[in-house]
Amino acid sequence: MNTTIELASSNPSKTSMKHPIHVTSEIGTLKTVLLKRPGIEVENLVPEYLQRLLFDDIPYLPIIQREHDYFAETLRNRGIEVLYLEKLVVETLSNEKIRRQFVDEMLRESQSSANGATDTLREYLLSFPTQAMVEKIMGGVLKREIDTTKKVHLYEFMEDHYPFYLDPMPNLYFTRDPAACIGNGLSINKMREPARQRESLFMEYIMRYHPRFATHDIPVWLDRDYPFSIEGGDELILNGEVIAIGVSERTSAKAIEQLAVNLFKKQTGIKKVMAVEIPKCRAFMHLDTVFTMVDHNKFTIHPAIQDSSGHMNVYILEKGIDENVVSISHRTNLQDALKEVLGLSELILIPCGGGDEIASSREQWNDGSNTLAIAPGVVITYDRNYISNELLRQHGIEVIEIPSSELSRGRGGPRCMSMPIVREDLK
Ligand SMILES: NC(=O)NCCC[C@H](N)C(=O)O
Repeated sequence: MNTTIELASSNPSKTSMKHPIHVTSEIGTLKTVLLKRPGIEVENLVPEYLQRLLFDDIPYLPIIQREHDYFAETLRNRGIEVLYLEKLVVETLSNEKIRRQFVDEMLRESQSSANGATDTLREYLLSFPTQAMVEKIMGGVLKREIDTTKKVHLYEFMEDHYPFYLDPMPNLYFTRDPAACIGNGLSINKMREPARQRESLFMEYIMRYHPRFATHDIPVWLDRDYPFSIEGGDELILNGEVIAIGVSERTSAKAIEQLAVNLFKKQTGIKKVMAVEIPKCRAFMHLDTVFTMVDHNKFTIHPAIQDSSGHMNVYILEKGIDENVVSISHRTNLQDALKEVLGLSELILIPCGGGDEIASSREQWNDGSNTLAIAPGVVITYDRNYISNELLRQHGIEVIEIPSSELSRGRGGPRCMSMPIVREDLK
């Protein structure tokens, strides 16, 4: 069974420094966030492999980059520090030993697509300066890139129609999913789909070796070697004592329970984990595609996750009789369960698309429920979801819209595209 591991070494002289990770809610004023600017990995999407790479269409690179830059600028204009995954990875791999170790691990995990060509690929990748190498690893390596004069093994001469030695990682701009900050630590996630599993290795290396993080004690509440999957889009930090986790297409009940055990054991302040079961389908892949927190007592919801009488399965996990077990109680009404765990008498669920069957379905598909709160009652959303946005405003929420024609093609919205690293505590 997986136990919590400490990646960074303890350094008493640094403990007085501000902790680099601090997230105790979904809505506390956002101070630092991690993004990934879509890059060449998106250009390596081709129709034959869209489904396998978890896309429905091919974004147009210059426009998706422009839209993403607008998103980043919107965050910066609100005083939020924007970190880029690709930059942190390059900085992390500035040490040659770490760089080699990383390439070995990445290739080990890429075995299926590397087709036995590991040695050739290692040599090829290490021949680049670190920044170009990171772009290659993220962007994918085409078979035709490998110099034919270097083909010495039979497998290198074999023509199969699969174009890649190393698959591209076009989902990297959804930084939400490979890891999730909870308190001063994080879960580094075992991701469900092969197309995304390597993504969380970047986060592990950043936490272990990047000076911004490695000089602090950063507990890992659940690590990526845990055998059952969990993804950040399902992990919602409701407050310092309660988190909600979707039991979804991507996140398993086993991982939720183990994370709960670890959080309760480590005295993190988390007292309740609310497991919210949602339909297991592509459109609702994570809880945050159908449910996000926008204010102290306001949430967006896609009505289709409840049955016709408004019911669904919600389980509340609390510390059990011994530290390795949890006690579980069942609820069937999300609104009531939220009021109970948050200690609120009033709570509003704002339906995506206003609850109209067509509009809610269309706007949910384009991430109308997937809001990123940057402060209580202030959210970033996609401009295209005009019905949902208007409804949020009617409920007193400040809605900051960003362009979304190309960004939305990857099936994720502003929450999916951002990983909060530091938020202010709620008052
Ligand atoms: N939290 C999220 O819902 N992230 C969106 C991930 C979209 C990506 N194409 C995927 O299927 O994993």
